Amino acid sequence: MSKLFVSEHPLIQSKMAMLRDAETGAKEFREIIGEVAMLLSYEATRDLPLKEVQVQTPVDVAQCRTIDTKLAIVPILRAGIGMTEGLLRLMPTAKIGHIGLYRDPNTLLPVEYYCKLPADVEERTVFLTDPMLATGGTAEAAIGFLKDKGVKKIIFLCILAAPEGVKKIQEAHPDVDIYAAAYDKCLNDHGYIVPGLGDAGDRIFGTK
Ligand SMILES: O=P(O)(O)OC[C@H]1O[C@H](OP(=O)(O)OP(=O)(O)O)[C@H](O)[C@@H]1O
Ligand SMILES: O=c1cc[nH]c(=O)[nH]1
Ligand SMILES: [Mg+2]
Repeated sequence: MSKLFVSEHPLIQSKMAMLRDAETGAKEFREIIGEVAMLLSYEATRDLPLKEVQVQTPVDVAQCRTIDTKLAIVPILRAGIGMTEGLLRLMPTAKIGHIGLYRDPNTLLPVEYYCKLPADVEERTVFLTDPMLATGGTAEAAIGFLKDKGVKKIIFLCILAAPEGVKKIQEAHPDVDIYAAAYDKCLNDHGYIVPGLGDAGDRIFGTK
């Protein structure tokens, strides 16, 4: 079964308090989403494969290790874009793909509208980002697209995870680990995470 990692880090906890606050405006919200994503990507990259390399220092030859896989960051549009910059800070050579999915507000089912991925995506370890894992329908579909393109290693990063979404991913994609900044208690009747932080996309882009 896939792993669910929920951060206990004090920096992330403090930033989550600001993100959840309904008074936090779009500029600050966007900045904090990026910071939390960067901190979470530090945890999510912990198990990346390494290879031995020799480096000539000014003094001697040092035996070092570097990451032994090509990387890609794939945000789920729109809200996942808010996390991209944070991941890029730590993985500046990663290629970036985009998957466009929105959740129909009535059926709560994902609707696809865009997909553009690096040509060699199947050779890459893919960090799939979306701030909200609610029912899990969106993430489940996005992971399915990536697997259809031949991607073998996918790591899902979100800011908030709900039990329903985690269960769906663990059942549908047991090979995909989930990294979350917080794990909330449930969904409300509109499929919003409770206590949550509201509509992540609208808060990042200031559309409401
Ligand atoms: O787990 P689920 O129940 O599928 O819900 C989560 C999805 O809903 C939100 O996107 P939204 O549809 O609001 O699109 P947006 O990113 O364009 O705001 C969120 O960013 C996820 O993509
Ligand atoms: O709480 C939620 C659930 C889905 N999408 C959001 O943006 N927020
Ligand atoms: Mg939204």
